[in-house]
Amino acid sequence: MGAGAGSASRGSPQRTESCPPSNVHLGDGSLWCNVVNSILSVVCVLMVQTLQQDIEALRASALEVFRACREHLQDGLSEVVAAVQRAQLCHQALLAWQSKAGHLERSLQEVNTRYELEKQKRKVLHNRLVELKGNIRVHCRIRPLLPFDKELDDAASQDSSMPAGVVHAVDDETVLVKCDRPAHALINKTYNFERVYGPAESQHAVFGDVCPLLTSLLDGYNVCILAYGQTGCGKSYTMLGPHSEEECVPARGPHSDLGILPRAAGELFRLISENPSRSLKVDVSIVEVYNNDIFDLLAKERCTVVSGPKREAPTTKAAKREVSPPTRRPVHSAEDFIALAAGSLRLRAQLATQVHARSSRSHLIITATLTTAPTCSSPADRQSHGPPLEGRPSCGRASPGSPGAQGPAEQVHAKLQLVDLAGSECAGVSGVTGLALRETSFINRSLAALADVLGALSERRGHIPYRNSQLTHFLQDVLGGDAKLLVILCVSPSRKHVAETLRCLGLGARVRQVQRGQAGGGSPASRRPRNQ
Ligand SMILES: Nc1ncnc2c1ncn2[C@@H]1O[C@H](COP(=O)(O)OP(=O)(O)OP(=O)(O)O)[C@@H](O)[C@H]1O
Repeated sequence: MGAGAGSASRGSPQRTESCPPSNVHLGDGSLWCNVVNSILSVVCVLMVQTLQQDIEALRASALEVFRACREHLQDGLSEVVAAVQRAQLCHQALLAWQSKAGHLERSLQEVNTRYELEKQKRKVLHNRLVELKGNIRVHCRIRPLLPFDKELDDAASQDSSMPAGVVHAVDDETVLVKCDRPAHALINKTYNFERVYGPAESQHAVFGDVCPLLTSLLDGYNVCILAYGQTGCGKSYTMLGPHSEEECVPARGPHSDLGILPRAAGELFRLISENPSRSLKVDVSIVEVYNNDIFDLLAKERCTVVSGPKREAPTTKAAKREVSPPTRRPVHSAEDFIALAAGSLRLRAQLATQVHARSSRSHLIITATLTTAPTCSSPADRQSHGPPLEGRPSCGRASPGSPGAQGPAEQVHAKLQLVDLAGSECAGVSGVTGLALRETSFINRSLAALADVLGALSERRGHIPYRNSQLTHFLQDVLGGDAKLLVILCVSPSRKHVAETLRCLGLGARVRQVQRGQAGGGSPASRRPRNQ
């Protein structure tokens, strides 16, 4: 047994391990082994069968999954194909739109270019026209007869056959003063101006002739519009509009009686918005010249007249650079501009006189300074504007005093000055005494200085007496050079004021005559007759 068992165990160790214990016989042992082997075989067969079934089931489910995936894939693919087709259609539509848009853009550019060229041509023509007519223009406005004129006009009230109104607009260029005063010689004089507005003519008509000057302003010319005349003759009405009963501030908002200031503010911002690429900025300063001193109305805090920071006008060109300029506030819309002006007008010096219950005792100067980025104007611009001359800002001139002028960034493009002068008055007629009489004397003297400057300018004299008054000194930039000046002579039609009216018209005629002599003047045939 030992050797056989040993060899058997060496030849087949598994069988040795699976053999029964030593008390079992060999014949029984092989039987046992066979039984076990059979059982194992059966188990193995069963397991293999189960495994095969599992494999079959797995294969079936794998096939199922594969089929499902293939279906999903096919669905997805067909969706992708549909989406790609849609995208292609969109792309084609986009291309079509793009080409249409490109076409439209090109047409728009062509229209814009043509428009710009036309505008340039119009500007050149306009500037030539203005230059031909001279840089100083004189218009005359006759205000209507008002109830207080009748109260004042003793002669007319005593003799109802004498007309109270003695100043008439014969046509749109001629004023007639016809007056038969008791104990005086008959007055029958005519004066010609570039434009004469009769008593019935609206603020709109007046602004219609002012409007082209704003185009010049945008072209880089300094512009000054100045209302000149006797007290109570409609200067503030023309420049600012009618003021409310309670306040000296002119009426605001949509109003047919709006004066030049609110209309010019609206037109200025409209013109700026037409060409936003120029990025023009507007700063406003407001001063009054009272008793030959300049007061900064934007720096004042209270509604007092003679207090507040006093600004000395410079006396030499060198000194001019050192003197701090008046406060300049940036404005971003016409409404801002008008609100700023209305706020400072409350501070303006006024007094009730026998001629006018709200007589302005100071000259009001509202300045809008247009500044621009530092780039020089294009050659085309320079050609259309002509070379920089005195009075016209040249490229590279920095704007002093501007809130944003710290860097070299800003340059003055042009200045617009709207001037509502205090009225000349005869102390005997206005009945003023004391302090008011002193004011009257300052007003009359500064107006005489202004008349001298205008006379010298229109005669193109070598010396212009700017320094004879703070008023003319302050306005030096806009009086002279190639600055455009419009003087609106405001006159009362009343008999009582005829002497002052004649003086005022005489000054205008003097300026106008010299201008006409030098610029050729207008032809009488072009005048429109006025129905009176
Ligand atoms: N064209 C006009 N139509 C109707 N009213 C007018 C006209 N012009 C002036 N007025 C009225 O005449 C009065 C005097 O006008 P305004 O205040 O403008 O005079 P002024 O010349 O500014 O006087 P001052 O120099 O004394 O300030 C005001 O009541 C004003 O409303």
